[in-house]
Amino acid sequence: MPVTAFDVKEKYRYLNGFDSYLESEAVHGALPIGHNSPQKPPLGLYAEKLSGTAFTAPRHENKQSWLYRILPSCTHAPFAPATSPSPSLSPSPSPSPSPSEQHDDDADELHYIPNQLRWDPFDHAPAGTDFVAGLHRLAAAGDPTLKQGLAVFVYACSASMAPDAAFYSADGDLLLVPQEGALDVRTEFGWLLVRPMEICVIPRGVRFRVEVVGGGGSARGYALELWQGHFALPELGPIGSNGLANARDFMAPRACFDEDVGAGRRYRVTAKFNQELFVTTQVHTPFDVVAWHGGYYPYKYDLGRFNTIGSISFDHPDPSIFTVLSAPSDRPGTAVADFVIFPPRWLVGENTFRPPWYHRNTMSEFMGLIQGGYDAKKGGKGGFEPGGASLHNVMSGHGPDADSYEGARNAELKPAKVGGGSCAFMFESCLMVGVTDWALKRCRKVQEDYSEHSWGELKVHWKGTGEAARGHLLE
Ligand SMILES: O=C(O)Cc1cc(O)ccc1O
Ligand SMILES: [Fe+2]
Repeated sequence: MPVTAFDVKEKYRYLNGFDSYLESEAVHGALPIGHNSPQKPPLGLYAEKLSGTAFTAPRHENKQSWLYRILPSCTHAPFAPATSPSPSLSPSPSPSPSPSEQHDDDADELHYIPNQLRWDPFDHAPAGTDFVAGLHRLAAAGDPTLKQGLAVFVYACSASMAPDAAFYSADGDLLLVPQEGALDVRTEFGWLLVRPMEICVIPRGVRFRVEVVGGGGSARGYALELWQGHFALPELGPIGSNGLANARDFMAPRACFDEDVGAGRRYRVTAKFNQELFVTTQVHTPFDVVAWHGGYYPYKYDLGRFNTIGSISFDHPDPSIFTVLSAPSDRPGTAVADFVIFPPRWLVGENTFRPPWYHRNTMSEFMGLIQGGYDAKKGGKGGFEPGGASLHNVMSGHGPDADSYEGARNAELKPAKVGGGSCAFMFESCLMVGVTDWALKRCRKVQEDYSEHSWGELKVHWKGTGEAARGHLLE
């Protein structure tokens, strides 16, 4: 077993800040001083740069990190498609495909349909399913080879990735939204413990391994893979200098390394590359980074720290007010992906229909529910349930279901706290998303009667233009 040169008490102490320039060393003196690439880096380490933007990207967008590690990441056998039983040039210690290599939905054709879609909670994973095997693509837009677009996944896993396994995505940054079960994410930069009501972002290229902790050894959640750019905090405009997600509440791991080199090709690294999985093996642990510095690193955020802001007079504001992270497109104010949450909050709007209004949006809206209920939709069996999802694609009309509408229309408008213990979220994108076969059929979770069930019973309140209505207009 690898030796972990790390004080366990230190494991969950994080560095704080969003889009900061950070540094961390697990061994004093491992970071070169005033140099990135000295002739002989300290302690016999190799220096390796990891780029998250072009070298020449403007300073305010530039994201790079320097890793000081025992061996650089190029020291591995050639990659082979993950379905191949023995991807390495030399014999693999586990010739049968690992659970991480049994994907089938990444290559699924995408279906573009204007219907509103909702899914019952997705199944928990069968025994022995690790994070990579348990990742299912639901929807996507764009093309990772052009670094444009995004993909939406759900995951369900019942087992930690093997101690000798690691995964990375060359396709994009992964935003993970756990819904059940905590994930202990071992990254090259250190550890991140990510529980339900927390999120994390693992940038493109960063190797990681997911351990399932708590939740009875089972975990379920949602993921967004951002093929273009990186997440930023939204502009605050007139809100001012604080509010929504505050930069200091983002947490980055501290350097922590394993030491294991030369005992045969025992480490398996799975790469997601153009939506296919490839595997290689190597003699050394990929988690051998003793120190790092830079602006390109994984991070986590506790959604409970979100400073929710809303109307204190009248009318329901646009949900942009709830944006945690935003990945901009080239058009100002237009996101490839916004990550938006609907946390518990006070509603005080006067003479206001307080739940979301009916609308058609040029953006696509994928929603999930981490816990509790959502104020515009009934919960319970056949409703919008934790672990389920909905998709309202570009210009697909939606809004509160009939019961929620009537309830809100007739509600006494005293201050009310909505969503106690609840949290829904939305991945909102300027792109029209296609839906996979797995999402439409194989997962068997689509609620066939979603639209009818939600809006079929909406009453006509129109008073008409007859005597009664004229009377009403004159009232
Ligand atoms: O469709 C939804 O439920 C999400 C949503 C919430 C809201 O408050 C306003 C607009 C919107 O799309
Ligand atoms: Fe919406």
